[in-house]
Amino acid sequence: MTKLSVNINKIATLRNARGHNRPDVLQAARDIERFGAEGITVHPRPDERHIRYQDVRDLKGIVTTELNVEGNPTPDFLDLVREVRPEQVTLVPDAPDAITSNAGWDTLRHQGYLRDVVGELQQLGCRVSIFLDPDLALVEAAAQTGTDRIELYTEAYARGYHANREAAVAAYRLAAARAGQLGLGVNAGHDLDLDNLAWLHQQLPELAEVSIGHALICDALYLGLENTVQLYRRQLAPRAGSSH
Ligand SMILES: CC(=O)[C@@H](O)[C@H](O)COP(=O)(O)O
Ligand SMILES: NCC(=O)COP(=O)(O)O
Repeated sequence: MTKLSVNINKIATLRNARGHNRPDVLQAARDIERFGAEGITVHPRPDERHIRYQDVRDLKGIVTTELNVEGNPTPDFLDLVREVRPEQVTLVPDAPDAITSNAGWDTLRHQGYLRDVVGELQQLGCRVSIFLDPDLALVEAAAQTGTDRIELYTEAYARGYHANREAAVAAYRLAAARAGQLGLGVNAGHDLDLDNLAWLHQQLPELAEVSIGHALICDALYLGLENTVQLYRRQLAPRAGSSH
């Protein structure tokens, strides 16, 4: 079964616009879980423009599914995850001023560094995932770091989906299959939406989890949060003939 982890960054964006506590990020996380999500994802950025470090601490106390914390393992980020010990940490090589995530790791170049970080986070009890492009050499180098999972960066898939969905998913199928052979779990995320999610899910039998934020929260403005979470979950219904 592929799990849906809802990224609630954009709920915090809305809250921060007024400086009060509306919408309440913690209540939204509780409700999103009640509506059927199997995880909550946050990506605290150094400027705290949406999720704040304190939100991550508070979320750890109330999330009953799995908390997935994404970010670049800077000293501040590492101090936060040492304190919070979320179920999963997803390492993302974002520059401090990135508008959103715009690249995966070069796991060949940064293999030694990633191995050290992965090892430390695993010692804390966190499952670790490395965000990367669907490239076989990068997947193989990720496996050498000892990571538990990879997260396939799906921006290119989402961009290509409407023109040619077969072509758009091809590299992702190969990368996911290679990861599976190497014993790595496979997550995916970025720009997934109600149009492109079902096809990715059908084509990647290895897919353990998707994390989705921007499009899901946009859809919720029209469709309501409960309905939207359920619509996304429906795209992840077990594949025909599959026990997963
Ligand atoms: C890691 C990733 O793919 C991102 O999509 C991310 O978590 C979203 O971050 P923003 O909400 O800051 O755009
Ligand atoms: N890891 C991807 C994520 O958490 C959400 O990405 P997006 O749906 O906001 O593009």
